[in-house]
Amino acid sequence: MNILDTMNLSKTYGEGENKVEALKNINLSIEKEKFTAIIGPSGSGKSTLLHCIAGLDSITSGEVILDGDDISKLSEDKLSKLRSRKFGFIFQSFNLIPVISVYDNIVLPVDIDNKKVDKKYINSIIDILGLKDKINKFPNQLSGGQQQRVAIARALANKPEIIFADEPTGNLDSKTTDEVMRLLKFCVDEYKQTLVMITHNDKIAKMADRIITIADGNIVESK
Ligand SMILES: Nc1ncnc2c1ncn2[C@@H]1O[C@H](COP(=O)(O)OP(=O)(O)OP(=O)(O)O)[C@@H](O)[C@H]1O
Repeated sequence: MNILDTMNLSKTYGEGENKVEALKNINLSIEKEKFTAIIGPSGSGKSTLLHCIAGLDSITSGEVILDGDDISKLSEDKLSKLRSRKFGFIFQSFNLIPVISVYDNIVLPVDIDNKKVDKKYINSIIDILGLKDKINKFPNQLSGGQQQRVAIARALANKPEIIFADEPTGNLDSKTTDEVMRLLKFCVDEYKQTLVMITHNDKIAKMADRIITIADGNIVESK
């Protein structure tokens, strides 16, 4: 079953001489509760695709269908609510807020959404991610791997339907990469979340249920 589909999705940056056709008529289906990896050369359009399907960037033409609705037509207000309720994001740069504790960083999406923190669920994530003794620390007191685990916990805090990850292990050593990937796979297998991840790492791509290859703004392989 698909959770998200694109129909003839195109994205163009700039105009005239500066025009870049970053995505060209992309037709893509993301399967629910599966791990989809997006791979392809640098500049091929991977981040643009992720940003467009996650409602972080506007599209030039086409449709992005989530649960039967075209999210590309939503107002910024509605889109932002949808993002905070249904999506979790993990980026290469962890994007943690330095002046608040690890715990407050983790529950931030729930606070922003004015929802009550499900303490039992949050504590289970914190446990699984091995962050129990770190929750009162500040992000800069943690190693890179630990900070990425905090970013994963934050991405999971709202029980998102889809986790979008843009090279989440790009800055991590191989041991921490394995650990982070084990946890993300756990989210898919145990929490039944959908994971869409950009990676340059072949080993990581091989862990996915499906691999989409992008080249020059087109899907060139899907297997
Ligand atoms: N904000 C922008 N303004 C203009 N052009 C952009 C912008 N963002 C991306 N591009 C261009 O769109 C194309 C696709 O870029 P994108 O970042 O999506 O590729 P990528 O596959 O994610 O690359 P990388 O693996 O290096 O991160 C590139 O030609 C890039 O220069």
